[in-house]
Amino acid sequence: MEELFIKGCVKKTPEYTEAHFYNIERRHGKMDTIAAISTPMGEGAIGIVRLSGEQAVPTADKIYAGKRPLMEVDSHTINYGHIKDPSTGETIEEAMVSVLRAPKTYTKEDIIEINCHGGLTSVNRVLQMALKHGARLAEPGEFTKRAFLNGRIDLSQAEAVMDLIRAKTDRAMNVAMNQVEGRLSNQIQTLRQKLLETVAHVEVNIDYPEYDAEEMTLEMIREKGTEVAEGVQQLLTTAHQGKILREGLSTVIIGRPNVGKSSLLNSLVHENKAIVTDVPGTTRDVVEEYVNVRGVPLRLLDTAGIRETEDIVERLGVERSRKVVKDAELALLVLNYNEALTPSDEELFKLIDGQDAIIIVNKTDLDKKISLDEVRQLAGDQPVISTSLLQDEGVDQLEEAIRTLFFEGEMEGGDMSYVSNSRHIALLEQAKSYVEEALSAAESGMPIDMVQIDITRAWEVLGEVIGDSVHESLIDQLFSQFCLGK
Ligand SMILES: Nc1nc2c(c(=O)[nH]1)N(C=O)[C@@H](CNc1ccc(C(=O)N[C@@H](CCC(=O)O)C(=O)O)cc1)CN2
Ligand SMILES: Nc1nc2c(ncn2[C@@H]2O[C@H](COP(=O)(O)OP(=O)(O)OP(=O)(O)O)[C@@H](O)[C@H]2O)c(=O)[nH]1
Ligand SMILES: [Mg+2]
Repeated sequence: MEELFIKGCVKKTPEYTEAHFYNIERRHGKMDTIAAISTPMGEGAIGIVRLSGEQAVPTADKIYAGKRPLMEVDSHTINYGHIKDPSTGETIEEAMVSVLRAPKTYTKEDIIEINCHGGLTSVNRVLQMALKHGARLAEPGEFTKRAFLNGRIDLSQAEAVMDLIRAKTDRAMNVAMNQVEGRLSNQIQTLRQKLLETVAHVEVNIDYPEYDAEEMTLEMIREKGTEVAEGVQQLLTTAHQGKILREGLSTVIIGRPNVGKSSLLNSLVHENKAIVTDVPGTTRDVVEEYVNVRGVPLRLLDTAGIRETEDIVERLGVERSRKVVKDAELALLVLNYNEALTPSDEELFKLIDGQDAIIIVNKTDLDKKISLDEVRQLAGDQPVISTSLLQDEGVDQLEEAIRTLFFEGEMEGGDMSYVSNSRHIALLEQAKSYVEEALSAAESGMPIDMVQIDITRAWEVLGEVIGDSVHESLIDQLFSQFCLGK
């Protein structure tokens, strides 16, 4: 595999970004023309086959017949015509064809979008025709990869394009949209610029040791370093929520057998996903569902009821549940209103101690046998909600409790500049510790060039967020997770 390790030169001015993209482009040589179906695989009103690359227009012209050849039409126009098989002259589709000429396009290359009748056979036939006449089938995410390699967007923006497609709530979508538009990129650039200024200052100090700027340099490192550390920290504080918005809050439903755990999952999903019976121990395996509760995306796990048991199969389920509870970010503990608390219930309270949890007292339609005082005492700060899932009561209050827990103290529709991606979070953590090391090294009177190493590392690590210095294999891996045709 071709080695592509784009390294930044710290002495360069902010124009370095352009230089790097240019570098990547050169290494890749001229890019060929790619084609893919860019709409979902299935029946629809319209299906789009997209081409990108130098030969996009001539390739399309080979299979297109309209009033004028596409070579002659204005850029950013859509043109009615027919797609034909040039070897037989047979018409295979009626289409509208968009011609979008570089550089003002998604990929910064010439783009052709063939809008076909949205049937699987139709779009496939058009794609095959394009492949037969000069285009290569695109890899997943290759259009967006080109947008990145050609310098229209940086890596964090490209990653956000993917988040945009996958967003399961409005809020997650807003976060992704902000990132596509470069909000995170700008913040990262600002932080890097500060580090660059510091490095430049240190350089001067090293190059002219007789010019005693030692004290000034230290002062600058303290000032800029602190600013950067704070900036990175600010981004990281949004990371927890951002990550949840992007990946979902892992939520586990626990409780003794037969209390109504699977019923709860079904209520929140508004569908019968999990099997509900009056036989204790119905749920044997962990059931996973994705649900949007008032803007909070939950990855909901239903578990086997937890109790001491002789049944080997059931015990395996119980063991797994215990582990799942440890890994979860939110626990929903279900109790039975119609039964007194048991030692197993108390065990469960211990299991969720110190964790985000909501206690649900279910089956309020039956006679009260539980002591709510006892429940509240065991629950401590954790909210307690009463429900009758059978009669669909209390679900609203539960949903509200989940929403409050998640969005507490946060302004609705406020600053959407969340960091949501694990890769970005890890890099920001690294950058933070490098800056902190630089700061403490500067304080403890380490030689200035040692301090400079840490600052340079922080600068590089931040650069990886936006793809300014990343290994090609990482780029390949990131884009391969995209949809075909994106
Ligand atoms: N038909 C169609 N619809 C689509 C897309 C597409 O590729 N084709 N998109 C694909 O995801 C999204 C739109 N995203 C796009 C982002 C940038 C540019 C673009 O041409 N940017 C140029 C010029 C901008 C301008 O004219 O101001 C640029 O940034 O230089 C196009 C689409 C959603 N809808
Ligand atoms: N009366 C009454 N019955 C309920 C209520 N919620 C659930 N049930 C019933 O309780 C029984 C057990 O419900 P499930 O949801 O299967 O309970 P579970 O906790 O998942 O049980 P296991 O998977 O066996 O651990 C079923 O017969 C439900 O119909 C309720 O609010 N009131
Ligand atoms: Mg169950």
